[in-house]
Amino acid sequence: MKKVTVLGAGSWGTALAMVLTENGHDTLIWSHREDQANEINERHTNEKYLPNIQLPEKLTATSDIKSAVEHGEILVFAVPTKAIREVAGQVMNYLDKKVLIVHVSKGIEPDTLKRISEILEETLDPRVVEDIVVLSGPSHAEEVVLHHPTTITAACANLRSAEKIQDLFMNHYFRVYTNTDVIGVELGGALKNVIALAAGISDGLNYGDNAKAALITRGLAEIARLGVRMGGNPFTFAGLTGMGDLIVTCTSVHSRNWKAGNMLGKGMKLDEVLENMGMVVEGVRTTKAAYQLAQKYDVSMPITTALYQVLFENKDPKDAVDELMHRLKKREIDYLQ
Ligand SMILES: NC(=O)C1=CN([C@@H]2O[C@H](COP(=O)(O)OP(=O)(O)OC[C@H]3O[C@@H](n4cnc5c(N)ncnc54)[C@H](OP(=O)(O)O)[C@@H]3O)[C@@H](O)[C@H]2O)C=CC1
Ligand SMILES: O=C(CO)COP(=O)(O)O
Repeated sequence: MKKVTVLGAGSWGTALAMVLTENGHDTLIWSHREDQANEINERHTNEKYLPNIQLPEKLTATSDIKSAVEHGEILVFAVPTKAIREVAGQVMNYLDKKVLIVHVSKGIEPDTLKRISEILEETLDPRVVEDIVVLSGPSHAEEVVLHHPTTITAACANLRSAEKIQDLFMNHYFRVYTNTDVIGVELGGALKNVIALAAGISDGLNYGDNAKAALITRGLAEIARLGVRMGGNPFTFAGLTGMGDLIVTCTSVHSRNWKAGNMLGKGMKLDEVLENMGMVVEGVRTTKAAYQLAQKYDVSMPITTALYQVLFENKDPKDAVDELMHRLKKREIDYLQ
């Protein structure tokens, strides 16, 4: 039995805290909102993020960051990418023992172009960090809390640390693989959200299944092209955190990125869409970061570029698709040559 703290009580943090509690670990979840911590402690629910789900009574919550940090020998960061730096800074104020860090967020910071583990490395003192492990893969919270079979990957350059996290989370409905390719795993998890937004737009325009298959396949080509240039292992992009997560996010009714794209395709404006969602849509900020990375590494990312123009330059989605279809003739397998 381990003492684990989950930082962030949105849909994913709460679902993972449930998995950990069910696995017999002494789990504390931290919410930055006191009313939400009270709801979890008193009613054993988190209605905003996981409606109609009864949480285990043994799962406790706090809104006090100091007690949260003191509790855990393992700290799981489960806040959106834009909050990682701030929450890591708060954690650092109280961290006086060595802990194993896990993060489950899928994004890249615009402008700094840092991956989550890089932000954590920058913010947390290495003297109190045993290792940083990323947990990522095709895993919608809504299905995990129903115990539907789910597979996911724990990645760390130090395989032993990835294996510790594999042991921590693994159970009969939650199967965890290991990988040592942190760059590939983090990039796959972040960049699939960009393509899922595009797939949602395509569905919103009623372009059908051929178009969506094209976006998934050519989306993976451009994710892998950038990812390999940045040091990821090409095989990682064909695995759970690449192809696997791309499929689930482009096709699942649960995906917030797909849903947001769908509303954009139906003609809603970005501000309106984000207001409607009430949950994080990581792909919007990641599109900006991916567009900047494509320029920095001089990698062709036509779908990402088209989406960037739709989101940030007011391009009509139909015109963006039209331009994608009128690009110069290409070979299919350019990125492997
Ligand atoms: N949902 C899923 O199925 C999966 C999500 N992920 C990833 O997990 C990460 C978290 O996503 P998810 O749980 O779904 O997001 P949600 O939108 O469901 O919840 C986000 C949570 O983070 C809290 N939060 C926001 N800003 C801060 C802050 N500055 N300090 C403290 N807490 C903050 C929110 O609080 P408030 O309510 O006050 O806004 C909310 O509790 C994302 O990167 C996502 O891509 C990965 C796999 C699956
Ligand atoms: O990463 C996820 C599933 O693996 C969740 O995707 P969304 O953020 O689009 O809901």
